[in-house]
Amino acid sequence: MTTELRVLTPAEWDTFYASLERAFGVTESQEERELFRDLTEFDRTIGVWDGAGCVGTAGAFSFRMTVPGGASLPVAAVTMVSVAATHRRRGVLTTMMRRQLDDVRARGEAVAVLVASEPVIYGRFGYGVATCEMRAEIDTARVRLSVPDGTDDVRLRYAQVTDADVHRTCEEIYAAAVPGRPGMMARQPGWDRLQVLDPEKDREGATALQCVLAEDPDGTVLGFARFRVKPQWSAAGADGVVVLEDLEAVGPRAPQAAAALWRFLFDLDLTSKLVSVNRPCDDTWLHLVSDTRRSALVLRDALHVRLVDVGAALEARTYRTAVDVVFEVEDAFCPWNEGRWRLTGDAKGAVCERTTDPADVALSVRELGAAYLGGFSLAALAAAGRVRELREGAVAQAAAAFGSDVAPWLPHGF
Ligand SMILES: CC(=O)SCCNC(=O)CCNC(=O)[C@H](O)C(C)(C)COP(=O)(O)OP(=O)(O)OC[C@H]1O[C@@H](n2cnc3c(N)ncnc32)[C@H](O)[C@@H]1OP(=O)(O)O
Repeated sequence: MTTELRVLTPAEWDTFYASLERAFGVTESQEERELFRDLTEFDRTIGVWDGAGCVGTAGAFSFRMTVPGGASLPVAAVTMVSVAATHRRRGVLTTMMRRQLDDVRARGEAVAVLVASEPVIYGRFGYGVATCEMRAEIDTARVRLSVPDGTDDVRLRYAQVTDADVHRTCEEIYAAAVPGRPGMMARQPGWDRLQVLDPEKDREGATALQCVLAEDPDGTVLGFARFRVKPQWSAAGADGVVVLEDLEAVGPRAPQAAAALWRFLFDLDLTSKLVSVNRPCDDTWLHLVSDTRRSALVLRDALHVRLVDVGAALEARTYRTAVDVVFEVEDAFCPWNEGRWRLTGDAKGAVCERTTDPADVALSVRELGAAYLGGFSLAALAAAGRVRELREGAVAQAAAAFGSDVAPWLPHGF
């Protein structure tokens, strides 16, 4: 097999994307193809070619991700990875990952992130599962909500998803939410279109996207929900499903706005179930309902994080409590990270430098990635044998410092 890996040109995009679609077994709508062509950053998209045939695809988007403490860190958001079934298991993916991580390092991005089609694929390249998404199917016919004081003062109104003012307002709410939660990505130009792309083929019998705004009596928008309704009827009557796509509320009245939106979604006429496929693990509704057992909760891996430059990545976030720990890092795929790093820091800032001092904690870069956003505890990883404590108390100190009061979460794929 003679293959050539090269940076993609615009003229090659159609062949590249057709190869990606085939590997995923999907046919995208015209709208989706156009959007992804517009969003493609050609200088960081690679194809592997066997003659005229595209047999490998991979790309990255230049995003900014919130890290614990609220800073916004440039990250490489890895995407569009595929290898043709005719060429799989011969190292094509490994070659692309090698090239991509070298490029990310050369660009000075300290972290790469991705959402995996299959979680098993990326650990070998140093990615650790750093966030979960929570799925729920809430039996709204039986589960009751109790809302906080002031919820009745929140006014709800239907708005057109496609109206430019409404769209801008929702984007402003989203942007205001981003710094408050690790893992959220500031929307880059064009990415807002993905949120309201509403191809018929993905509706599965449900309505087009609908939007409801939550407002103060003076008209200040506090939050929004975007959702669909899937009508269903059984012999006993209406049995419709509300499918939630997006819900955000910000500011001091966020609890009331969110509660008003949830109450609205729970109470929609002719429905008896609310389905949400991707919500944060600490979502507000969990604390408002009478019964989470009837909510069919499922946790799934979401954002996988790879520290490409361990020192710069650990310095880019802050720490919940004071920390002074020497990590012995193992990183076979990116050996420039290997060895000892002393991390000192607190809630104001951090320094992470090379050291020859004895190590306190030994772990692979994958575990550091898993703990990076505060979603998975170094103590839990140590209990599982994935992290080794070399100085008594060091894991507890590091685990407390790495934690996040807000569960990290990625609201949308890429
Ligand atoms: C961020 C994203 O875009 S996620 C999307 C990933 N793409 C897909 O899922 C589309 C369908 N699948 C594919 O295109 C391919 O099977 C890929 C990209 C997952 C793998 O490509 P390949 O070229 O076959 O991978 P490669 O040969 O480099 O494999 C490297 C190692 O990973 C293992 N591996 C790769 N994919 C898988 C998998 N899906 N399950 C289990 N092991 C896997 C290989 O067995 C190999 O192990 P080894 O080193 O011990 O022999």
